[in-house]
Amino acid sequence: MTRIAIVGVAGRMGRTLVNAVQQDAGATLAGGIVEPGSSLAGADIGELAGVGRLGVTAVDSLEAIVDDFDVLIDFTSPQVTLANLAFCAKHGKRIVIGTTGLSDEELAALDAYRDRLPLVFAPNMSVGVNLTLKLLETAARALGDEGYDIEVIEAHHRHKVDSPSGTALKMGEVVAESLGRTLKEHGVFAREGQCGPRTDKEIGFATVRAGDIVGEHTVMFATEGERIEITHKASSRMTFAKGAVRAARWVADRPNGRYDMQDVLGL
Ligand SMILES: NC(=O)C1=CN([C@@H]2O[C@H](COP(=O)(O)OP(=O)(O)OC[C@H]3O[C@@H](n4cnc5c(N)ncnc54)[C@H](OP(=O)(O)O)[C@@H]3O)[C@@H](O)[C@H]2O)C=CC1
Ligand SMILES: O=C(O)C1=N[C@H](C(=O)O)C[C@H](O)C1
Repeated sequence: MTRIAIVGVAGRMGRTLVNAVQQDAGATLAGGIVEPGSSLAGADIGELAGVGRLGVTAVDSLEAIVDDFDVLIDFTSPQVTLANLAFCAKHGKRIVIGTTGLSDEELAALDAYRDRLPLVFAPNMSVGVNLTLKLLETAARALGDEGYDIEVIEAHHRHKVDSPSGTALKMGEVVAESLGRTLKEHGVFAREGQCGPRTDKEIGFATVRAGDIVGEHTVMFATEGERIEITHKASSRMTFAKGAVRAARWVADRPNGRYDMQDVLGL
């Protein structure tokens, strides 16, 4: 039985994760962490998640439950995630990270932990998106050098703070790598005013933020006369949460290393 603690337990993903852990026979809910000083400390995390009383109380520091859990699941923000990573490395824990929007420096800091603990880090934990990444590799190899323009379009709810989404960036990276390009050189993240026609090799990104959209991603390969679109639409956060719980159970008996959902799913 994998003992899981959830940091950011009162957030959109945190609440969904409580539900997902409850539904998984191989996992048990060992704790939930809210922001330091939060008025929600002391609340029952089942009640926070809307699934009824579970007898597990939210705490506002990891120290308070250090002996209670094996794997931490973290869907919060970059700075909070890096602090939790340091805590897990120090205390011999494992961690599953879904947080997106890390800067290059933050990504390098995260990567430096690869030899210090077992960690899973992925911008999207759904099976569907991870399969889509494989489809994109194939499509890019077949089409990318044949005069097809590549654009990534994503849409999310009005509360999302990072843009483009971590998933959109990952999709762009997969396509770019398949074609021997880099997003540093070929990614185009804004077009406004007299910006001129697109260049052949650029990979464009467009972002929509509106209402309660859970998460939608399309990669378009367009040329004269036809257009291919590979789309994934999430209609419930449960798809991410179930993937994260699967990752937590998987990483529970792995050696130190940085893994992603492709590793977890064996894709
Ligand atoms: N990889 C994937 O599959 C997915 C990744 N994500 C990513 O997960 C992240 C979170 O998304 P979402 O759940 O929508 O965001 P929310 O803002 O709803 O949740 C984040 C939670 O973290 C809490 N928090 C902030 N600081 C701390 C702290 N120091 N200790 C404990 N908790 C803290 C926040 O509390 P407060 O509100 O009080 O500040 C909030 O409840 C984003 O980066 C998002 O892009 C989202 C979905 C899927
Ligand atoms: O913030 C979200 O909600 C999501 N974020 C992830 C991302 O940035 O890719 C994954 C998912 O699309 C939902």
